[in-house]
Amino acid sequence: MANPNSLPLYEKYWYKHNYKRVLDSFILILLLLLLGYRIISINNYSFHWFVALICELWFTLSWVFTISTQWNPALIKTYPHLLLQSVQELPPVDLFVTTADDELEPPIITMNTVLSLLALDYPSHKLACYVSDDGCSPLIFYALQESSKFAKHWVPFCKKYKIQVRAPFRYFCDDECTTNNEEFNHEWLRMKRMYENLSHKIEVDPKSIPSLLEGEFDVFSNTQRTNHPTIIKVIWENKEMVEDGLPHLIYISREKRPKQPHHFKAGAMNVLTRVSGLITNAPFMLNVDCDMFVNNPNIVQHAMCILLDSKGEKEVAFAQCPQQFYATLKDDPFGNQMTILLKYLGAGLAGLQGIFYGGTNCFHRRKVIYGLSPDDVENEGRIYSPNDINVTKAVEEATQVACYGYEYGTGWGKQVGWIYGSITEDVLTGLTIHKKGWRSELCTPDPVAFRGCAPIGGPTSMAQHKRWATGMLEIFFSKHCPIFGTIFGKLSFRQFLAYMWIMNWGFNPVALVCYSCLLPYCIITNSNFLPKDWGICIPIALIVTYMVYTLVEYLISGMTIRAWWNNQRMSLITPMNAGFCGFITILLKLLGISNTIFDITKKDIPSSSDEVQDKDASRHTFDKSLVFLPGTTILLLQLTSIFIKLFGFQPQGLSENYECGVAEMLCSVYWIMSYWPFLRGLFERGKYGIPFSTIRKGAAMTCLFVFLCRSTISS
Ligand SMILES: O=c1ccn([C@@H]2O[C@H](COP(=O)(O)OP(=O)(O)O[C@H]3O[C@H](CO)[C@@H](O)[C@H](O)[C@H]3O)[C@@H](O)[C@H]2O)c(=O)[nH]1
Ligand SMILES: [Mn+2]
Repeated sequence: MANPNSLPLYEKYWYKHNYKRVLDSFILILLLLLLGYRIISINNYSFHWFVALICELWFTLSWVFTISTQWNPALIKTYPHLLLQSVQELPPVDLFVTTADDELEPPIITMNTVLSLLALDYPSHKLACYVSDDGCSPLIFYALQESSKFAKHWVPFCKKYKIQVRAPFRYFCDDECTTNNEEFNHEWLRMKRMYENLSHKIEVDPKSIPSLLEGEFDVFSNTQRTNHPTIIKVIWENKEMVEDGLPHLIYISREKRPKQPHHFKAGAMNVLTRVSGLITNAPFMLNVDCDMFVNNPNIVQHAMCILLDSKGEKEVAFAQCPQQFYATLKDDPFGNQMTILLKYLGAGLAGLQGIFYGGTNCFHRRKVIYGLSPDDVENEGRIYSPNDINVTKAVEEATQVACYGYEYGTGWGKQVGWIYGSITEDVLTGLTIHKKGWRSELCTPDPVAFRGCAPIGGPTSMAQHKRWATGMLEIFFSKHCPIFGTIFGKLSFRQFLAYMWIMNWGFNPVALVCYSCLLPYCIITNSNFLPKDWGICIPIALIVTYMVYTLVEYLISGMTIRAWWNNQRMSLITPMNAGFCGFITILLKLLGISNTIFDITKKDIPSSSDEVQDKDASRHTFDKSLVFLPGTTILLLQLTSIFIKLFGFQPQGLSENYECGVAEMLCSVYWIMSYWPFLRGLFERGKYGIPFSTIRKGAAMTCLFVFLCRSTISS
């Protein structure tokens, strides 16, 4: 039993950024003034004035979501050294890794994640690692077998020398090891050679694997990625349950049949939950994406401080560690490292009902995943002993629960487990948990808990954002909408606003696209949507304050002006392309024309240095996907409108007061500057160029737009 008088295992400190509150409020006031101005300048009422009003109304609402979310930031401190004084025994934890495609997700990356988990500083008889392979790849299976052999050397080496980074590809980044400890140097070299040998073995042609091997691999014969029975294989069993051995390692590929919905990652997580439930049934589960390796070997202890704390136990459903990245590109050229987002909005969420579930790096309470609400928790005491079970026997039963038909007529995906219906299953699952009244905590130990790879280049990053925007809208337009969660559930009001902030990733792009189109519209038709009198001071003050404010945020976080600018411009590029396409995808889904799918983000094997300086890596790349069409079209529109203005092709305005002025032109120029990568892409070829097919479609839409603008004047 937990000692009720014991010290808290973790503490939460709320802090205030007063300057931030002042600036946040000031920006809100300016936005309200702008709305007020629009409403009183009744003389200007026109179609585009009205569109501007609606967009600005939306931006104001978005700002309310943002400031509410970051108003009360909090910091969590965990005290792992107190853990063993407070609990008699550490609880078992099941570790889940998901992979789905051995081409987009190179097996060596997944293996590094697995190795880092096997080497956690935690009694190994209390850990079990389950790898879900949605690609049914014999290569993954083979790689796991080889990795478990390597792990028998790697894990003791890490524990003996207290290595921090236990993913070998990161640990062996430095080419040399020169310490005074001869024995260590020798061991280091031996490990490095063994690891090189392992990666060499794994980096074979995937197609050659099944023919190379027989015996255990026959289960993979005649299987296709989307058509195969369940395959569960125990790769390593810690039979004697030794404390400093290797945790169990189990491979799972759930049954898949053509035309049967498999619910992507959410489906895989549910199978993992059930299968592990029959084998080790640990009360806690950690899940990571295949590219998220453990960077802090004590992370389980930190998370347990939160989940086993006497207060946390009754209130906290999950402990989420942030997504942080390694081998990041200098100055965040694609604006996807999310450093500032984590620092302010992540901390802000920590101060409310809790951080969102982010799909990876999260410790869940098994009972909560099974549907328990806080009111159902009894004080049952805490005695955790590892499960005494014959793993191999349990696998037979487990095969049944990994079949696609198992979930028919059950609550899985509805009330139990990971919830279906959105391709951002993480936010949806977290939301259903918060709706029951649970809290969650952000776990940010030092060193950073996990690290993964940030998607590189244009198309990959865009595809990821498009999936997120789509997934958020799927949630909003479902019965799980956070609005119902506050009215009928136990979602706190501020938490509801925070969820609206993230759902807005799906809506804001529409307002941005409309607002951006107002510029060329006004220039082409020689009208204005920005104030021409004193009122122009409001948008100017707004822009200047916002720019200075965001710049200061970057500088005080130790980031560069360049990083600020890159993020600034990506905040126009990503939503207007990826986000807008996500919105269109949802329209098509709501109309019953098409359904959404989970496009897997490509993981690149990173270069070895920590900050990649490669110039080409930070250049934007394009592909034929329609995701680049909105941006290309609006860019062509801006260019056309400036051309029309410069060559005096504008029609006569109504009167000078209503003519397009310098403000619209300046904004248009700023917009084009932000879209510099696209502008360059118009003239480049190959992967750095926008494909001709996209340009052609964009040009056709531009002509149509200009034609429509002209016809509004003549009518
Ligand atoms: O059918 C599928 C599709 C994906 N995955 C796995 O899901 C994980 C996340 O996929 P990834 O392509 O890496 O997506 P990201 O955009 O990087 O993921 C973020 O966003 C997802 C929701 O959109 C969350 O599930 C992730 O945890 C979160 O890191 C990977 O391990 C995949 O192998 C499956 O297991 N089955
Ligand atoms: Mn990922």
